[in-house]
Amino acid sequence: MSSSAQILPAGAGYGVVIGVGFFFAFVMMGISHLQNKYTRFNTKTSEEFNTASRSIKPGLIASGIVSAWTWAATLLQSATVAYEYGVAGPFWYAAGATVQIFMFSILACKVKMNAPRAHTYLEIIQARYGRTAHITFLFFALVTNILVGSQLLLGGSAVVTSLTGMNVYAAIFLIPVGVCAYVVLGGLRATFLCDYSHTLILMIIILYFMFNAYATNDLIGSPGEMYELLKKAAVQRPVEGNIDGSYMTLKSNYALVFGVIQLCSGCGTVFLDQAYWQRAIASRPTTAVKAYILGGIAWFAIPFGFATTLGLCAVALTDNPRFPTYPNVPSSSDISAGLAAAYSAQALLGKGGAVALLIVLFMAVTSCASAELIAVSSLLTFDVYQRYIRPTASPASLIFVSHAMICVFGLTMAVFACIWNAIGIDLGWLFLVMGLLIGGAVFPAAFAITWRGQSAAGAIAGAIGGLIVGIAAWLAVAKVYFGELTIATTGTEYATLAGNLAAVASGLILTVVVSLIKPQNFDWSITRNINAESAMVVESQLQQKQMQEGKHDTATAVVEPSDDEKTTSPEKDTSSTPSISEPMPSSQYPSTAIEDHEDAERAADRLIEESPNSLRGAFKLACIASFVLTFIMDFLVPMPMFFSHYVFSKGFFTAWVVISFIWVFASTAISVVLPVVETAGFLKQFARDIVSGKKAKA
Ligand SMILES: NC(N)=O
Repeated sequence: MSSSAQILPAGAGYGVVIGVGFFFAFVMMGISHLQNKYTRFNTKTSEEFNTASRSIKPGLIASGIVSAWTWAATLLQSATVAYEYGVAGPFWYAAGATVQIFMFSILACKVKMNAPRAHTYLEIIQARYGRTAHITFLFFALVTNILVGSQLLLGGSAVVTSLTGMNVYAAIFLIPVGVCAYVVLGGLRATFLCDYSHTLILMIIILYFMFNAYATNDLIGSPGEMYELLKKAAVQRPVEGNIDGSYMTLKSNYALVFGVIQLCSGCGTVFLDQAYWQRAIASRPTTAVKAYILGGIAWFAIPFGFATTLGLCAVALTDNPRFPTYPNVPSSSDISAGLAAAYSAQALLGKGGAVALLIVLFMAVTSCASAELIAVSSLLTFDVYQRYIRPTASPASLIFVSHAMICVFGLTMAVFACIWNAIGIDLGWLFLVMGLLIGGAVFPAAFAITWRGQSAAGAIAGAIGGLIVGIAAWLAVAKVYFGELTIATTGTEYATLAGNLAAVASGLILTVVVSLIKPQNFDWSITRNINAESAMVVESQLQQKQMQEGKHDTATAVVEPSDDEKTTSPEKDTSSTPSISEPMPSSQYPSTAIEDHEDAERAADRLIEESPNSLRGAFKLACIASFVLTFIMDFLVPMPMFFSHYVFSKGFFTAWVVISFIWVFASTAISVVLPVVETAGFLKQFARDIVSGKKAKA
């Protein structure tokens, strides 16, 4: 690893990694204590720990989606492709990975319609296809989480090490420690709250870099000056595959190839990552779709705004004496390791820039790591421990295992990051290769909740066949084009493009063809029945509590399943029966207006769970919004500019930069302001309860 960017002492690295991590752990300890004491949501129940009682509002879900989807790579790899391909890089990074979030809104809605009480998507696979498919998809789910988790630590530690000289292995192992601590202490709801605060800091720092580069910095200071510097850079270092070698065009062949890889790989890392299913599960049924559409719109601004600033600054300032590698240009291995952003932060702002980058990166790594930790913990708890090891596990042991699995996965992702580091695999390589390893399972997993005709054989054939075909295409193209199989040749654009496309397409073709030979005609009431028994008991506990409070009428009428539901329910999935004895927290005081409102919302949600057709409107909205937005982002905007070979004028470039600012502000409004607005009533009541000492009963 080059040390040309080292500008801070190693102590700064340890300070951020340990100090900030533990600061959030203590904040979380405080929040969880107050939550358990003053609200009806108790982190000591596995339902609350793993699903946040399915009560989170759309702004906070959107913020959680933004933070889960903001990896170290979202900042580092987007800056890398900006450095390599110019403006087309950040555009394709953002456009290629936003549409999966839009598409996931369809799955989120279907989960609410077809499996409203599931904890994990693997419970749906198990209920629908049985054990072989469950184990197959468990494999793909864990591979996805290991790849994403280790890639976070690999990218994050590379930059921490490069800026501070901190030992890379110490960084890899220490980054997850504080995160594990706060996730263990707080569970999913607390993770949302920490994610929120991380997203707030992330947005502030991105805006700081943007205003500095485009408004105040003496080296650039305006879009016009950036334009001139990029023009000069195109003469000195023209971009291969771009029209006229320009950095200011969407006619960039390699950026387009990267965009397609990003599309394929993003499908895998969203659809197969329990973190996104978990956010759908934690949503209220009526708002899940809105949350995913808002989350996608908000997330786009992060790589787009960040890399249009720091990635392009790295190009513009490479020949400036303040650039860390001056008078040399950065090596391709430094760029592939994700150092373009570090170089330009340092050139623009010196030590202040390095510290800001260190913090923004740490926020991105830890907020995504927290989502990965709790997602994997849920899989290992419900889909491994409870399903295969102790089906009659008590609620206390489920919580204990959830906590232990968070630590196990924290260690696992660190070990894998060390392995990649030791064998010379960097962030850029892993980023391009991830998708082809998991792409085969994308459509089979999506069809599990959307297509009643997919058979178990079709799902398994698609997933495993896609893996085999994807790897074969990847290695074959690398060998044919370059004559040898090395880390360098297997990490090239064309080889990874072939692997990613082959994996996703063959997964789709195989699952459709095999399923059509003997379609399943699945009865969704089977998946609707997952965890139904435990949910009924929890509801009856709620009713008892409400009767004690003298407001029996609020929810009673809607929590009982209809007679129809009772008589037609096929095989009951009793996997979660033990959780029926989880204590239902209750208030020892008469309920407040906020609690009455929550009860009414809960009652309305139960009513919707019992009549999935009421979500048809939301489903239509999800389909229309995701297809229209995808068409606009990935075709209508870029393709005319690609095919017309348009090179940005100064005015157009200025407008492009202004749009990136507006989008970052809009994103801040969605992921930072909206969650506060929609929970303002609750927060006021919560503060009043704390001041007046009103508690919830244990
Ligand atoms: N989450 C991504 N692809 O940055």
